[in-house]
Amino acid sequence: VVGGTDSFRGEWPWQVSLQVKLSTQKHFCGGSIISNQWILTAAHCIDNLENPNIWRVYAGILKLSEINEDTPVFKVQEIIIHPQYVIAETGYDIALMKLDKPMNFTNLQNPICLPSKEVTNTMYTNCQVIGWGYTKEQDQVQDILQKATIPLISNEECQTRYQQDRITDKMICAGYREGGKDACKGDSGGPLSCKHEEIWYVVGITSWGEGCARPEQPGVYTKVAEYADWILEKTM
Ligand SMILES: Cc1c(O)cccc1C(=O)Nc1cccc2ccc(C(=N)N)cc12
Repeated sequence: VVGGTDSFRGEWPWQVSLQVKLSTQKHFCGGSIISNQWILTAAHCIDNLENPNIWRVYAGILKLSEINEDTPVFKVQEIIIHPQYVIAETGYDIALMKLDKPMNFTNLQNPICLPSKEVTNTMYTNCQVIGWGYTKEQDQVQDILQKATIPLISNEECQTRYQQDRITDKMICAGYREGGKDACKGDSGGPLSCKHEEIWYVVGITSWGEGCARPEQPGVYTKVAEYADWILEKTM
């Protein structure tokens, strides 16, 4: 997250670190707990990493440095990638990971609500992007989970900022015209969390953007409400 601040422990209990264990193990992407056995993330996180056995899921974490051999970890039983996904810029950048065993919910790890299809985005006035990703374009993964408040923008305005791409109705954009605050590499798959009438909803999944936090280059997110039926079909 560019232009963010440190989160405090338990502030985002639905945020997980998705890590890949090859010769070494490292954080690749964020994700959101949506039930006791399912994680919502971005399909582009899984490009060329489709084998469920290499993934490790950490919940209830504030600092990546607190992870060690004794830290509780979940393995992944199944990965479901949206069948129409090709690359993030063309959409359908959504995937589900089924944990090898159901997790117990605690104050530090519990689910975020899925938005309903009916609620339109104009109602969300408090949206935050969260993640351990880069804090500038040439950077590295951060230790302490970062957060930043980012306003939603209309798809019409977003389309004017991305003339080379098609901003579809299944995407949602957020950013400041002057830039400065945005998601970035390593935040992918994590939630754009919006609070509405005291309840948090995963309104977006961090997907793509031209650079990070550049003026007039907003962040583009998968619009989760457009996939509510798909998510329920795959996870029920
Ligand atoms: C290509 C690239 C890098 O190599 C390093 C950092 C950023 C980029 C880049 O252009 N965009 C990006 C690459 C990968 C994931 C990204 C996620 C969010 C955003 C966002 N702005 N909301 C930009 C991303």
